[in-house]
Formats: sequence, C-alpha cells, structure tokens
Amino acid sequence: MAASEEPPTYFYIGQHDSKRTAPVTGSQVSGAYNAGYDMITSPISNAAYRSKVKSLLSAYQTAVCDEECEDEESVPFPIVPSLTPEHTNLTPDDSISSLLAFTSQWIDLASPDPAVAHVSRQVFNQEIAYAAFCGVNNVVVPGPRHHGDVQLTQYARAISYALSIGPYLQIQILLPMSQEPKEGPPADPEHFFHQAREFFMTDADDESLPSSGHYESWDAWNLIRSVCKFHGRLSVGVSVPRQLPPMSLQSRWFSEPLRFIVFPDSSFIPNNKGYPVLSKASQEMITRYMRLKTPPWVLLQDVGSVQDDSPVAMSFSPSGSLAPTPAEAARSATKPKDTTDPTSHLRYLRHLQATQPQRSMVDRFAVGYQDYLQSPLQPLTDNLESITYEVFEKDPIKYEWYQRAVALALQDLHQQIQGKRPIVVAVVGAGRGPLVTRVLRASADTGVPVSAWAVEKNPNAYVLLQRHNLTNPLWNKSVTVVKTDMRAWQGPILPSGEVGKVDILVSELLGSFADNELSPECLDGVQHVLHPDHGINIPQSYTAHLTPLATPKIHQDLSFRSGDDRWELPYVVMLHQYDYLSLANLSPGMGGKADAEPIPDVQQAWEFSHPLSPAILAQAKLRQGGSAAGGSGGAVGGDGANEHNARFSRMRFKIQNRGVCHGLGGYFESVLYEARSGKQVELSTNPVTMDEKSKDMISWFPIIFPLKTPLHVPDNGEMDVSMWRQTDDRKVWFEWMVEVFHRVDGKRYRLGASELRSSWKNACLM
Ligand SMILES: C[S@@+](CC[C@H](N)C(=O)[O-])C[C@H]1O[C@@H](n2cnc3c(N)ncnc32)[C@H](O)[C@@H]1O
Repeated sequence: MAASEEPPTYFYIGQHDSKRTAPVTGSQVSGAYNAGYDMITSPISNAAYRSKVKSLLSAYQTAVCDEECEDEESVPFPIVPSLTPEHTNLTPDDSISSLLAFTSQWIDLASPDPAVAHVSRQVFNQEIAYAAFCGVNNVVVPGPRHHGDVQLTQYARAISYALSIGPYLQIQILLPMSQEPKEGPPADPEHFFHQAREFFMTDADDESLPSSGHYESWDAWNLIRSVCKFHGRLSVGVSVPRQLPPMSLQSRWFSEPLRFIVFPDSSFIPNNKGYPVLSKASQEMITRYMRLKTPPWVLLQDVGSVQDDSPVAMSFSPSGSLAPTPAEAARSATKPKDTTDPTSHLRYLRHLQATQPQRSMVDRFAVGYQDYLQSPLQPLTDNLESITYEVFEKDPIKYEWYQRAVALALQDLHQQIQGKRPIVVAVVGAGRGPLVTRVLRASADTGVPVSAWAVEKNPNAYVLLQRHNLTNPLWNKSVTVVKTDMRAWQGPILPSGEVGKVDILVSELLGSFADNELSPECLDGVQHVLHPDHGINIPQSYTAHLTPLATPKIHQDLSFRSGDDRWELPYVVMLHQYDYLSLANLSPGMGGKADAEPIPDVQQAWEFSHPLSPAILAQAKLRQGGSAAGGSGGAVGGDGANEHNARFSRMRFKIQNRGVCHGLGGYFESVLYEARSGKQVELSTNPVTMDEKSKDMISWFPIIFPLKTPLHVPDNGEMDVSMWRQTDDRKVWFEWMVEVFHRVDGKRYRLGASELRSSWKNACLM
C-alpha cells in the first residue's frame, strides 16, 4: 500500500438466519467466527416460549368467544409469565457481546386486536429486559406489520418504553428498505398476525390510509423515532431487495442513523460461474453507505448456516478476483458446483471490501469534520490565530483562482491605461499574505508591473506580513504593509506624499453564506480608496444560496445540547449524513429512476456586488449623520446607514417526496473577475455548480440554519423559505422561517410553519 493510500474500510459482517428458533449457543458463535463472520444474530427466546404464549392467547380467545360469555370485557387479558430456563438458553457469558439479539418475530406489537397487542407487549418487554440483563449490546426489533397508522403509534410507544428498560441497550428497528405498496399477511402461520380477531382487522382496514408507495417504510421509521424523540440509542436497519428502490429513497436512508443493512439470499444474483454476487447498483450503494462516519454493519440473511465450532477455510483471494482458486477449479471440474456453499456470500462481501475505491483527497480531508457543527468565524471582531490561516492556506484551488482573476484584471487595466504606470493593487484583509504572493506571481506571469499594498487589522498577522516582505524573495521588500482596519485606511501614499487611488482591490472576506463575515460592510468602508473610473474589486460579486435539508443527525446533535440559543444561530458544517428535500431533476410525483443521482434545487437568496453605486454610498453617508432627505432611522434600529446591505428573499421549493425538514443548507457563489474578453473566474460551494466552477475547493464548508421543530412536508408539497439579512448599523444578523403548503385542486393550503428564528443575540459586530 502506497503511503498516500488509505486502508479499505473494514466491513463488519454478521450471519443472520431468519428461521432460527432458539438462541445461539457458544459453539455456534465460534462457528460463525471461524467462518469469517464478525457477529451472529440470535433470537432471545425459543419455540417453546412461543407455544406457551400462544396457548395463553388461544385460551383467552376461546373464553371470550364462548357462547356463555356475556361480557367480553369481564374476561381479563392473559398475563405472560416470566421467562424460564426452558424458554431461553441465553446467558450472560463471554460470547454475549458478539450477538445481535432479535426480539421475537412472531409477536405483533401493532396488532389492532387489543389482546394480541397486549400479549405481544409483554413478550417484548420481557425479552428486552432479559437481553439487557444478560449484557447484550444490540437488540434488533422487527419492524411493525402495517395495520394503519393508529396501530403504528402503539408500536412506537412500545419502542419508547423499551429504551427506558435497558439503559445501555442500543435498539435497532429492522425495516424493508422500500415497502411493497400492498404488504400481504406474514407467511409464517404461527405469526400472531393470524391470531387477531376478524372484527378488529376489518376495523383497521377501514382506518388505513391509501398506500403511499416506496416511502411507507421510511414513514414508519420517521414516526417511531419522532415518538422516541430522536433517541441517541435508537437506530435503523434496512433489508435490501434485489431491485433497489429509487436513488432518492436510497439517499433518504443514507441520512438516517443506519446501523446495518441486510442482504437476504434473494438479493444476490449468480454470476456466470454460478457464484452469488450483487447487482452493480447494490455494489454502488454499499460503497456509498460505507462512507458514512459510522459505516453500517452488513447482515447476510439465510445464506447458509455455519457449522458449530468447525473452522471453515476462507479461500478469499487477496487480489480481489472472483475467479475460483486453482484448487476450487479442480474441484468444480469433478463435482457439480456447490452454490449452497455457506460462505460464498461472505467471501464475495470480503472481496467487495478489498476492492472499495479510494476516497478522493478532498473526501479524506473532510472525514474529521463530517457533520461537526462549528460557529462561523468572525474575522472582523476576532483576530485569527496563525493555525487558522494555515488551514485556509492548504486550499488547492482558492489561491490559484485568485491569481488567475488578478492576472486577467491586470491585463485589462494595463491595456486601458496604456501601460503608463504600474497598477496599484491592494490586498485588504491580507492575513499572512498568501493573496499578496498571488498578486506578485500574476504580475510576473503577465509582465504587468504592480505597486503592491497589504492592509491588515490583525496586529499579529501584521508582524508576519512585515517579515515576509523582508525575507520572501518574491516580495523582495516591494510590498507596503499597513496595519489598519481597511475602513479607516486613507489609501496608498504616492512618492509625492499625496494619497493616491487603488486600481485593484483584492479581498477575501467571504463566509459560508457569502456575506456572513461582513464582506459588504468592510468593502463599502474601503471603497473610497478605489479608483472612481476604472477601479476593480476582486471579488466583483457574490451570491448566497439555500436549499431545504433533512439532517436528522444534526437535529439530534442540537437537541441534546443545552440553551435555547442553539436554535438561533447558523452553523458552519461539512454536511455528510443528510438528504436534499427539493430535487431539480425529478418531476413532482415521480420517485425517480434507481440510478438517477439526485440534483438539489439550490436557489439564490441575494447578491452583493462591488463597487457599490456612488449614489447609494452617498445616501448612506447622509443617513449616518441623520441628514438624509426624509431623515428617519433604519427599519430595525440605528440610523439606517447600512440599510442598503439588508436583504430579504422568499423562495419556493417543490418537494417531490415527503420528508422532514430540519434546516436550510446555505452555500455561496462568487465571480472573482469577469474579463473584458468575457472570461470569468468563479468560486462556488453550491453543490450544483461547485464541480464546474471550483472543484476540490476546501476553504468553505456549507452553513446550516436549523429549525427547532422539524417540519413535515407531504409528497408533492411546497416549502416557502423566507430569509432576512438584518442590520442596525452596529451589527448584522439573519432571520429565517419556513412554511409548508399543499395544493388541492389548484388551491394552495398552508399545512404548517416554523417559528421565526433569529441570530440577533449572536449577531456579527460591524
Ligand atoms: C478570511 S481571512 C483571509 C486572509 C487571507 N487574505 C487569505 O486569503 O488567506 C480575512 C482577513 O481579513 C482581515 N480583516 C477582516 N476585516 C478586516 C477589516 N475591516 N480591516 C482589515 N482587515 C480585516 C482578518 O483579520 C483576516 O486576516
């Protein structure tokens, strides 16, 4: 492995036999290990327990159906006695931590028949309590049978209670990845679904909603985890069908706390040598899911049982080739191919593990930051540390693009002033000086002479800038370094002693949402130094962009923090485990093709461009002194001098597939320079345009504006987002609000709205 390569992600693979009727023994656990599995699933109780419980339920049902029974309600529900050693051989031994315990699949927590639900709950609680007592870490609970939404709440309530029974237990709900629109009764005749009385079942059918397609399974999960208040010990596992659901649904599961994925034997297909393999789409999905910060486990279901304690030779070829080894080839020539080999599926998964594609350099850089919430920097108020500048300076794109933009601007101006003098270039907010270096390189590359200035208000960075000027051969003592707030800078002092003008003003004061580090306010304040006829700002303009997001992980993170302020400020975050709610490449009502990569609808909220019109600046100056015509102050305080930098935007997003909005993802785009030739140099963090404009740029992560109360949106719903940039001349803050609408017969109905959130208390000081 080359030094720059990363080791492949290890796949934790478990063996799951869905027909197992008794807890696994220690020797079965060893057998699974010897076969190359990392874990094995086990029921908590056995078939004898099921018979016992079933006979109790049957006795109750006989009693209430008896002709002599006049009042059904006078017959008490059955009480399920405690587990006994006859009902479970699970014990707190050494192998317990490698078990993934399953609660009984035959109970029906969501049954409309109250007696069935009552008995099921008792079984469930006993199993959970016993598993927790034995020291099991992870319990899988088979998902609810679909009986309509009333019963689903019963199921969710039971899970919520189970989380309180075992204080250390991790609970995973097992659901199909995509629910068939009409789920038939369970094939197992012993399932308690079949015990429910006809009368209740008819009732439930009446209440059930029309089938809601692919997302039914996700709907159930969403309700369960909402009832459980996004509990940190609750996660989900999905069973993958051979034919994958649309990419949009795969993405939805990606955004959820996905603890495992189950591949039943039926999801495999034989390759041309008869060995089980997964479709290309499934392989790609595994690669994607394995990039999650906590990669899900893989459970191989019903792919052959492992021998008790007997070592099974793993002939997995390190080259990753699926071709049989010479020994296998010789064997297969003499006997029919053994496609029931209990480890062929496992060997295939190990092959996938070994052949996972390498992550890009940018992806590897991002790993440590994924979904980690940071407060936005305030470089105007705070003085950054050297290490922070050092992180910016690692960007392989930003500085290169600035150099290109400066080179184009130099060439344009050189032509305009007919090469009569050096071009005056000032880097305002120079930090440790990387943009100054780029200006000097652009000058050397184009042959256009420059007079370079570096303006910085951070006194510590100022020391470094001066040192660069003395020691860096490219700078060669040619740069004039000024320590001041750019808004107070007079401008470049000419050899004559007069104050001159700047031809090109280079700055990098952008935040994740374009203007959230107060670039507009700083650049307005320094515009007086810019040449009034031909002065160029780099960047020339920048725009802020938004899209609604489902980010359960971030919502959960914020929910468990303290202080109400946590919902009142945006966070900078390397978004990873999230889903876009509004897609640009899906028409309403379409689930989308399984292989279509979802493209989000990311809309522009507003724009700032520089230099600002002199009339606006002049009016701002008058307002500052209170002498503008009409005279009065600003809309939200102050004298209104900065009001031209306030913004409001209302955007409408179409939501194709129902979901829950936890916040708004914010991005920016910027035109650094558009040359006279029409050539543009642009930066972008907008996921739709980033690859085209500035692929691999790492200086900025997205920003998220959170919602305290997640907002549900129906299929083909609409979300209207209102976003404000507010200012009172002393500070700048954002306000945001989301409304959900649905159209029925052409009319638009408001279904809900978030609170108006405001970062006023955490505003950026001007
Ligand atoms: C995001 S850093 C960029 C640093 C450097 N130009 C780079 O690209 O690596 C912004 C810099 O602008 C400085 N800055 C912010 N507002 C300023 C102001 N009003 N006057 C002078 N410097 C300012 C900060 O101290 C900081 O060094």
